[in-house]
Formats: sequence, structure tokens, C-alpha cells
Amino acid sequence: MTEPLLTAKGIVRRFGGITAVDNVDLHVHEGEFLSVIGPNGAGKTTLFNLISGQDRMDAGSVTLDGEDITNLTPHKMAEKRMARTFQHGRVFGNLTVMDNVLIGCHTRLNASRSRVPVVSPAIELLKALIRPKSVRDEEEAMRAEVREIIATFGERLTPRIDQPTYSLSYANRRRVEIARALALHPRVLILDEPTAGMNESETAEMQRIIGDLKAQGRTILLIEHKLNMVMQLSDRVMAMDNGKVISEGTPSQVRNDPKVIEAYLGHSTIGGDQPAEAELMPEPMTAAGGAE
Ligand SMILES: Nc1ncnc2c1ncn2[C@@H]1O[C@H](COP(=O)(O)OP(=O)(O)OP(=O)(O)O)[C@@H](O)[C@H]1O
Repeated sequence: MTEPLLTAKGIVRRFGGITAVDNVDLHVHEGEFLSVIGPNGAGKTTLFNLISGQDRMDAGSVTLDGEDITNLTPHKMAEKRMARTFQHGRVFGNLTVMDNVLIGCHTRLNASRSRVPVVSPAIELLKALIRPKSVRDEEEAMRAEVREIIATFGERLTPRIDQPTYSLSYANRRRVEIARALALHPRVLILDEPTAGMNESETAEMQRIIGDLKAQGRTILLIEHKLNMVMQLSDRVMAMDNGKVISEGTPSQVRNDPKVIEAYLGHSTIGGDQPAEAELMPEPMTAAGGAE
């Protein structure tokens, strides 16, 4: 078996008296789809924040393809092409859809440039001012790429490409965020509840899109409360409760793990959208005990 692409070891994060993430290990192989589930307050978002550099861990380490990326700043993480979307969606409201997604392209390009010797800052400035053909061509290529990425979302974003994102619906802002993450050409795509606040048909549409991303062979880490979606998309599932990993395995193994059922039943809701029991028990189990 090859080495995992991303490995997190012994991650700890305390907030005052609470240990939100308590000695968690996580790994994901290239092209693998790993979901992290668990009741509210289990520590899932905190774990993703630590892995993606949004927060600093008290102990532990993270490596990407063998390189230590522990506690890098979010900007440096983006340059490493660790792309992250947020539970409540984060876009630049005053920028257009196009400009929001271009940010992902620029970050990727700047990161690749920093590996080659920097030409004199004066030349860079001159190039920015006079915008020679090579610069204009590069910009046009990026815009074409953004249009292509945005087409991933059908007609949801394309007609709105020049509108400021504050004028978009919540679901569309979340789509823009994913588009921006894709513009990074992510080595790891980290999605935190991409369907939160979406209705049933929007959720089904997003699930199809994420399924397509998986089919493209992308490496994906997902937090999601809608367990049917987790079961259908994931190669592997990790369940957390009270900051700890309580179960890990195939979707059906985790779904049927009594520790997981108990953790959920101890909470009245999973994500605020649905009762825990309805999420955990919706499908008949197969003879093998699986529901995939
Ligand atoms: N910045 C913070 N300051 C203090 N406590 C925090 C902070 N962030 C998270 N916590 C606490 O850490 C614990 C884990 O929270 P976290 O948001 O990671 O859980 P979660 O599994 O993502 O929950 P949800 O599914 O509701 O998003 C909770 O007890 C939460 O209140």
C-alpha cells in the first residue's frame, strides 16, 4: 500500500477546559474519499480547521506527501493546494463570481512562481503596469478556466458570473466557494458541510457534483451531517464524539457500529436538519449488515 497523501497524527486542541480534538489521527490516500461524521460538537470542524491551518493545534502534526505542513498559515496551506470550504460559506461579497474564483487561480499561479527565481520587483511592476501580451493571454486563460469550473454547476452560476456574490442566494454562494477551491487545483479538497442549509433538491444536485469530483479521482475530505450522502460517496468514514475517534471503516461498518449509534442517539439531532434516528436508520440492512 502506498503512503497516504495526507497524514495527521496525535492532533490535540483545547479551548479552556474543553478538549475539542483529543489525540486524533487521520490519513487519506490520493484519490480517496474520507468523510468525518459525528454529533454536534464532536470536534469535526475544529479538526478540519487544524488540518487546513485555520487554527493552531496544541499538539500533533500534519504532513502532505511527506512534507510537514503543521500549523502553516491558511495562505501557505492554499499555496500547498490544500483547498478548504467552510461550514457557513465564505466568499468575498463585493467581488463578482468571476473574481472570487480567479482568486483560486491566482493563488495557485503565485505558488508555482515562487519556486522559480524571482525576477526583479521592478520588472514585475513594469509588467503589471504595461500588461504585455503574455500577461493578457495568461489572464484570458484563467478566465476561460473559471468559466469552465463554473459550468460544473450547470446554469446556477454561469448567468451570474459578473454579479457580486452578495446578490446571490445562499446555495449559490456555497457553489462559488467550491468553485474557488477547485481553481486551486487542490491536492486535497476539504469540504465542511457543503449542503448545510440546502433543500432536498439542492442537496441532491450538490451530491451529484461531489460524486463527479470523486469520479475524477480527487482526494476529498468531507464533513457532512446528511448520512445517506456520506454513505453513498465515501470510501471510508471516521466517526467522532467528544473530540475522539470512536469508529473508523467502510460506510456500512461505521453506520452499524453500536458506538456510533449510541453517540448519535445521545443527541436529539445530527445536524439540526433531521432527527438522528431518521438519519441513522433509513435503509434496510442487507444480509451482510451493510446498507451501501
Ligand atoms: N473557538 C472556540 N472557542 C471555544 N470553544 C470552541 C471553539 N471552537 C469549537 N469549540 C468547542 O469545541 C467543541 C467542538 O466543536 P466543533 O465545532 O469542532 O464541533 P463539530 O463536530 O464541528 O460540530 P457541528 O457538527 O455542530 O459543526 C465544541 O464543544 C465547541 O463548543
